Amino acid sequence: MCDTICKKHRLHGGIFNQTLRDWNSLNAEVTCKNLMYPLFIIENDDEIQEIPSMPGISRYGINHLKKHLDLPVKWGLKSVLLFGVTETLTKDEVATNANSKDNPVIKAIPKIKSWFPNLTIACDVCLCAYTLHGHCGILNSDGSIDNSASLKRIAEVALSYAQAGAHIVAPSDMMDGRIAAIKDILIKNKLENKVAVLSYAAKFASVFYGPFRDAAKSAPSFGDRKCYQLPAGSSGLAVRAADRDVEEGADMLMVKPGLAYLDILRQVKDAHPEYPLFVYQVSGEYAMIYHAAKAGAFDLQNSLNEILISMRRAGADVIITYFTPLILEWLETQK
Ligand SMILES: NCC(=O)CCC(=O)O
Ligand SMILES: [Zn+2]
Ligand SMILES: [Zn+2]
Repeated sequence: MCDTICKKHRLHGGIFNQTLRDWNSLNAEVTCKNLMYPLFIIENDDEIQEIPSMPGISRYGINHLKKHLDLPVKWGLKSVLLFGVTETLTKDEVATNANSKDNPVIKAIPKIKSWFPNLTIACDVCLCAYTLHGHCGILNSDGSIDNSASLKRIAEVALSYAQAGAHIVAPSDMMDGRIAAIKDILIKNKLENKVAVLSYAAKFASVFYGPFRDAAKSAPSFGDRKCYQLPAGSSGLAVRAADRDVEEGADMLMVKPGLAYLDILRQVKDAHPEYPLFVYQVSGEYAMIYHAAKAGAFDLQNSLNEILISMRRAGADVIITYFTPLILEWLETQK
């Protein structure tokens, strides 16, 4: 027992300069290797469309992608996550255009690979941007999910992206059994050693996806996604979902959204420390930080830096963020 403060409880001596502070936070550092950049790709190769709900973010036609990625790649960008957005392509019950030859992602993959051979390309795998009803799977006539029909279709779509040259397929649909279905089809097609599966393992039903639905034109036409995405309060289901996806052969795991789910990140990392863990800082988080900084509530760079460090501290190895080009630029100027 100490009558004054014990010597070992005097902390200030360990943090009086930046190097000392860094030594206490090395596991939470953010470098270019910790970032993945999501991109929306549109049908019209020659167009760029600003996204009003995500100021500063645009959808790109293929012919604008190279120019958009040149600088981030120069600054060390390692990977992108591709989302296709359709306007004239028809949407139907089985998401035909999720993997038709006209799908913007399928068309973009070989081009991106030819421009940036060292860039790792991940593709979001889901049906919601291509179904008439905007749900992530195939539906029964009563509007509920037909899980086995959905699995078959999602595996086919994942295979198409893999065959087009994607390095990573990332199913975000939250159907039961999708990781096993995708692994199976990759193995059958001799792609299992060329394509990794990144599971959106703990994807919560969240209000923070709001701007994305506008960006990807993927809002459900009726109902919500609460029967397949996880309820906000359930850390139990999140851990069960991650355990299951590990059992089914996922190569990497994800928690989504980020900031409101840091406890889940820590739980999943502690349960599966041997797996790279991703966190998705989603569209609503992007908008929230952007608008708060713009309104003068705090400085953009300082707030974002603190949030990224928090995600790393909570267990994230890789942060998927729309701010990636900006962060890479900041990292570049610090070199
Ligand atoms: N599969 C991607 C999403 O569902 C939403 C991401 C976001 O809101 O940024
Ligand atoms: Zn979806
Ligand atoms: Zn989604």
